[in-house]
Amino acid sequence: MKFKTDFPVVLASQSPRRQELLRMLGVDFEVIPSTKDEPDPQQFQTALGYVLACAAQKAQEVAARRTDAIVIGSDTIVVLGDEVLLKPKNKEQATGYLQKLSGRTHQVITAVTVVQDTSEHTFYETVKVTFFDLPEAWIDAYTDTEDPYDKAGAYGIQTLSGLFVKEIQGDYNAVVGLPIAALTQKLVSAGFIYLEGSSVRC
Ligand SMILES: Cc1cn([C@H]2C[C@H](O)[C@@H](COP(=O)(O)OP(=O)(O)OP(=O)(O)O)O2)c(=O)[nH]c1=O
Repeated sequence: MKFKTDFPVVLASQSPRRQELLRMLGVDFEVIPSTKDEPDPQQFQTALGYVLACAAQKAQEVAARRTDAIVIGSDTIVVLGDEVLLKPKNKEQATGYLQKLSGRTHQVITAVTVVQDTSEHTFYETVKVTFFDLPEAWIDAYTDTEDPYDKAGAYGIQTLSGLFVKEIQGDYNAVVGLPIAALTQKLVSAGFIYLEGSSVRC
């Protein structure tokens, strides 16, 4: 099972996880990460407003350079109560994040924007993730690895910190960074991709 497209496809992301998930479609794509700094979350009234703006900014910035292509941008944040947890800057911040997440339920929101010429589609997925109580020694050992520092909330559900996760409600791939099933639905509905070898476009 493989999809086809009549357009060049560009993934506006440096994330190896997003690249791997997009490869599931079997469509060739280029990777052109956005170079613009992400906005300051404090400028936004809601976490959702922030993550939607980040995804749109990444896709729009790259689409301005590639008007011929379907450009996909995405952004993932961890939300605990009123607080937005982005990628931790250092061990102290990563430790603080994981101490807060320990034994509690948080939300992961991933927003995706698809731009093609003048058309733009944005959607998001929210996932509830519950952590086990984390012993301090686990947090200390994990934050000594490189793993938390390129991930929102200082953990990766797909890596060794998946051991922290007691329960998840929602799309696992949205936590990893790209809700590929929902994205496929949107790309098919927009007529951007279709199943290879099928007599009907679907
Ligand atoms: C919560 C969680 C996040 N993440 C990752 C997904 C994203 O790559 C990252 C959040 O940072 P983002 O700013 O969304 O993305 P990025 O900087 O990695 O890549 P780009 O902006 O170029 O697209 O956290 C995981 O890999 N696993 C997880 O369990």
